[in-house]
Amino acid sequence: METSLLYPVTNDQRTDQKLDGLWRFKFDETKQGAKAGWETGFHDGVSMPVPASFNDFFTDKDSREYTGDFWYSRKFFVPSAAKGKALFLRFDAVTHRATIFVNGKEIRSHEGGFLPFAADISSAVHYGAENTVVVKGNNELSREALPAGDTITLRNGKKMVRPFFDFYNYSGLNRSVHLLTLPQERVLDYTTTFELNGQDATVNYTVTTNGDAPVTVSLADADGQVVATAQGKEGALQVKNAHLWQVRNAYLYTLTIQVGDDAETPVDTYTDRIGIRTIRISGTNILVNDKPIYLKGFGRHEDSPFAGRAFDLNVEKKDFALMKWIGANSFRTSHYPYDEQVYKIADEEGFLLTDEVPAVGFKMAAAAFLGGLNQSFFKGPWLKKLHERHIDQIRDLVKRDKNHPSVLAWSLFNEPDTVDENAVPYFKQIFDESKDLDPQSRPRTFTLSEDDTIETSKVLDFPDFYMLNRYPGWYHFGGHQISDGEAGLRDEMDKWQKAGVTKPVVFTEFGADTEAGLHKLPSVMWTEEYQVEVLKMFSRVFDDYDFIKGEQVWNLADFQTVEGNMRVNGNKKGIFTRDRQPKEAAFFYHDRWNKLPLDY
Ligand SMILES: CCCN1C[C@@H](O)[C@H](O)[C@@H](C(=O)O)C1
Repeated sequence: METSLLYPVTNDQRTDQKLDGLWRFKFDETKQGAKAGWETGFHDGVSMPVPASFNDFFTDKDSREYTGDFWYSRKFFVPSAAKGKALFLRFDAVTHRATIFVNGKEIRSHEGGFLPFAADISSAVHYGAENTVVVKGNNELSREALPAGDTITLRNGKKMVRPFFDFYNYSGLNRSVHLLTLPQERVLDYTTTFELNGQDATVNYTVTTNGDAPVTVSLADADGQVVATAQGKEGALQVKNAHLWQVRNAYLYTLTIQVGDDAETPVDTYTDRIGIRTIRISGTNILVNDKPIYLKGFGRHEDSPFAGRAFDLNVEKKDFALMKWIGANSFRTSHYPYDEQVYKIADEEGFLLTDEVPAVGFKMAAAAFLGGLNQSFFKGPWLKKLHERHIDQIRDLVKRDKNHPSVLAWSLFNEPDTVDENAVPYFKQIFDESKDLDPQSRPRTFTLSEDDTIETSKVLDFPDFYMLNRYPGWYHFGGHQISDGEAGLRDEMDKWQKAGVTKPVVFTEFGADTEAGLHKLPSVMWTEEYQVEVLKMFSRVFDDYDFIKGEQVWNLADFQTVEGNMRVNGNKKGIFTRDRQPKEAAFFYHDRWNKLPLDY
C-alpha cells in the first residue's frame, strides 16, 4: 500500500513538473536490458509519447501485440534550488507493472497497471544537472495478478496474452509522470466525512503528516470566502448554510491544510476541492443527501484511437459533453480505476461514479469465452498471490479516491464466478478486509453475470446493492427471439421481487454490438435499428420494477478488444462510435433520459 496518494499540487512549498512528452522506448524480448545496462538510460530504440499506450504506434503486428518487458528512458533536470526538498517521481499509472531507476540506481517496483505510485529519488539525483529516469515495464497477464489472464508462448517463441476480459491489453506509461519537490515535513493524507444538520453541515476531518508541527484546516466557498477554520490533525469544520454537492448540480469547496504555526511561512500547504454530501443505502433506495436517486449512464472504458488506454483530456472532455447531452448522471469505471482527472471532472460536473478495481476475469467461463479453461477460478495455486494484490489495490483505490464527492460506491469485482462455493471464503476475506477502509463508508459491491442469479449466486449477502450484467437480445435470445429474451428477463426480475429483494438493483451492463451505419428494415442484429430494439426492451422491463434504481448501458463508446470471431475490430456495443459520433441509440437515450429529472 502506498504511503501517500495525494494528487500533486503546486504552491509556495510544493512543485509539480510533468515529464510528459517523447521518451525513448524499446522492447526487451530476450530480457537482455539489465545485463546491457539499460537502467542507466539509452538513446537508441524509438521515441514514444507519454502518456500513451505503446501498442497503436507500431505498423507491424509483433510490436502491436508485444508481450513481455519494455523500457522507457528520458532525461530530466533537477535545479539546485531543490536541495533540501524531498524529491519524488510520481507515476499516475504504468501498465501492468514497473521497476524505476534513476541515474542507474534501482529505486522501487510497483505491481498494478491502473493506480499511482511514487518513487523517492532524493538520494539518487544530481542537483543543478540533468538526471536519467528509466522505467522497466511488463505487460504479461497471469491468474495471480489483476486483471486476470494467461500469457502463452507461440511456437515461434513470442509471448502472447490471453486476457480473461474483453478489452485490449494496452500497455505502457498510460498516464502522466510527475517530478515532485515536497517539504521534508508535509501532509501525507487527509479524510473528510459529512453530517448534515438542516441548512448547516459539519465537515469532520483528519490530517496525516510525517511530523509534529501544528495543523490548521480551513474551508473556502466557491467565491474564495473562508467559511470555517479549525486547528489540529483531527477536527470539525462547522459550515453555516452549506451549499451541498448534488447529482448534476455540483458545488465544490476548497479545503486548505496548513502545516506549521506561522501562517505567513507555513511548512507545507495542501489544497483540494471537496463536495459536501452524504451517500446512504436505505431499503431499495440509493440516497444522496437523503434524496433517492436513479442512475442513468454507462459502463465506459479509457480507450481511444492513438492514445489506446492512456488518459486523454480531449477525449474525456468530449465524453462528458456527450454524457451531459444525453441526460446521463453516472458511470462505472469499468473495469479498472481511471485517471484521477476523470474523478475531478466528475466532481465538477456532478456525476456519480462506481469506482472499480481491475478484479476482472475471475471466472473461467469468461476465460473459456475468451479462450481460457473451464475450471473453478477460486480454487487454484494462484489464489494466495491474487488475494494479496487484490486487497492491496482496493486499499490504494480507496486511499486515492476517498475524498471525491463523485465516488458513489466501490466495485470490488467485475463478474466473478459467484456460483462456485470456493468463491465464498475469498469474498468473505475481501469484504472483511475492505470494510473499514473508507471513512465515508460508501457502499461496496460487484457485478453479477447472467450465470449469477438470486438462485445460483453464493455471495449475495456481501454487496450493499446489486449490479447486474444481463445480455438477452444479444448473447442469447437474439434477433427475432428477443421476445423470449424479454420474457426470461421478466421471469428473473419476478424471482428477485418474489424473493423480497431488500437492496437496490442497478443494471450495469446490457446492450448489443452495432456497426455504425448498418441499417435494415425490419432490423437484423448488428444494425442500429436492432440496438434500439434491444435497449427499448430493457427500458420496458426497468420501468416495471421499482427496486431497479439504475440503468448503465454497455458501453458509452465502441472500444478495442482482442481480435476474434466475435469482435469486429473491437467491441461495438457503444452508444457512440469510438470517435464519439452518435448511433441511433444515442437519440433514444437522449429522449428517454432528458424527460426525467437530472438525478432520477
Ligand atoms: C461476458 C459478460 C460481461 N461483459 C463484460 C464486458 O467487459 C464485455 O465487454 C461485455 C461484452 O461482451 O460486450 C460483456
